[in-house]
Amino acid sequence: MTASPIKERQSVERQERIIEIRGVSKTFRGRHGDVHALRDVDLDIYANEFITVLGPSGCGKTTLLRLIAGLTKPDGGEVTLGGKRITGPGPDRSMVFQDFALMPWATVLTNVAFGLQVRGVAKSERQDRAMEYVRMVGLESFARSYPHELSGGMQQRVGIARALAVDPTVLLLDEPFSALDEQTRRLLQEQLLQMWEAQRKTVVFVTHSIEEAVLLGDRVVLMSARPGRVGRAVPVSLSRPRFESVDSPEGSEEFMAVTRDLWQSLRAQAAEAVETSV
Ligand SMILES: Nc1ncnc2c1ncn2[C@@H]1O[C@H](COP(=O)(O)OP(=O)(O)OP(=O)(O)O)[C@@H](O)[C@H]1O
Repeated sequence: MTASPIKERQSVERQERIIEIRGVSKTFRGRHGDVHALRDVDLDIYANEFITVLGPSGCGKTTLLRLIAGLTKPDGGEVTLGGKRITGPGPDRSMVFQDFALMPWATVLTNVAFGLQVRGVAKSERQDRAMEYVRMVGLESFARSYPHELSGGMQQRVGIARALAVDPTVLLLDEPFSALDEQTRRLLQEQLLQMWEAQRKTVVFVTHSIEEAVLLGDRVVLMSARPGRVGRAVPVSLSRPRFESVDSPEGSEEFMAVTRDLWQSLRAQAAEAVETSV
């Protein structure tokens, strides 16, 4: 049997490392002492892959994402993108936040156009481009609405459109759907995967949910409890596109085997955390 074109393409693309995280450590100095958020983290992320990052609360997932975004600097080690050390934010990366982080005083269109404005794109061009992405996330008729007039799911679609409008190489998402109800979350998971299939950005997606990590990712990166380290990177070989049939991927043996495997690793860590805290 021959491999599907998508799988073949993935195996070729996976050869090209785009982000290299080498020996990264990060400690926050607080009033109540130091918090060792990350220690000696090593991770390679490949061009065009969709990785999900999973781990117990406080293990440094957001910190890892912020290091890639250039919003935080490591104390030790380095993070490179395309071979160049990341020293700050750049147009090649954009981020989607759990709490949407929209400008409340600006319309949907202005919010989506924001990154283009920062990059100096002329008004008419940025409005056209922003509208393209507003349309892509199905919010054309809300282009002139304000964030408070939208549901949480719609606001997060604005957050995703804003991040994609600048055409980043890498899309970073920090628990983007965790504030949403189950059905909205599922629809946005499907939409995000459809957009990813079409655009093939490199995606780093942080989540608390084992199911979400497996449903979306090519690999699930499992982080261990504080100080956070990358424990395992578990490949998910569920075929893509994942939501093309009404049969949900959750029913497949692969899905169940990977979620069981991940839960066993997480459960051991959670038990360890409880033991060390008593
Ligand atoms: N700016 C900061 N100042 C002080 N401590 C911080 C700061 N940012 C993060 N921390 C601490 O570093 C640790 C890792 O935080 P981080 O938010 O990266 O974890 P996380 O895995 O994303 O957590 P969660 O799953 O709960 O969102 C936590 O103990 C957190 O309190």
